[in-house]
Amino acid sequence: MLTFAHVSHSFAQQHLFADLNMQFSAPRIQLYGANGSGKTTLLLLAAGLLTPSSGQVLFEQQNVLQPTAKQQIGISASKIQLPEFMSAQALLNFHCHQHQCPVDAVLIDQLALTPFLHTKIADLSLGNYKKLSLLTALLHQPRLLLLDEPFNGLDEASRQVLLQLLDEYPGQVILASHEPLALQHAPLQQIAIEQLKGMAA
Ligand SMILES: Nc1ncnc2c1ncn2[C@@H]1O[C@H](COP(=O)(O)OP(=O)(O)OP(=O)(O)O)[C@@H](O)[C@H]1O
Repeated sequence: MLTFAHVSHSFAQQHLFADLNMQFSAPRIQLYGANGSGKTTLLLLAAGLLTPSSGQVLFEQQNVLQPTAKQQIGISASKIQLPEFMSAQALLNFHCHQHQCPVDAVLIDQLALTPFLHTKIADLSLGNYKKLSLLTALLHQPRLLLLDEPFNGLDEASRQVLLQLLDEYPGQVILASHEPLALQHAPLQQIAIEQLKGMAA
């Protein structure tokens, strides 16, 4: 379970979260809210990629800033850039070597990424870049999967592959998306980011 404990976060003069206390326990959560409301920031805090101005973010009682907690978390967000000098295949090989997981050729094929595996990341199209980013978030099957606008740029066939994957994913999934979503099997809890801000103590 992901827990925000007395989390405040500010950028320069902008106070985004103030003393946020929240337990994210549902297996599938969709965050929604206006542009600039703080969805990406919340996901980056949850992944331990941003340090809160104060308070703690915990996953399974461990501070997400700890490397052992980070190993259990995967994230895809456009703000997290992939190394552009590598090929898609080289990045996937590196990622799976690091996490000791198989490079899932079936999933890569379902996403129609196979013909682009030897393309340099800098030269990938927007949609194929998004697919690669998603693969680096989930191939190692982290217990917590954080996805920022995962459907942006995906064609309809890939969108269906991702929807099914999210439906069946064995861990917890928290995603930020502007579009209405429905999963077939897993109920999706929808949380307005403004509501979270209202829950600040
Ligand atoms: N590194 C940063 N430095 C300064 N301000 C930032 C930084 N990152 C985000 N912000 C600001 O924090 C606010 C929330 O940004 P965030 O990207 O979390 O919003 P969002 O809800 O994901 O927006 P969108 O729907 O447009 O993706 C915005 O006003 C943004 O300009």
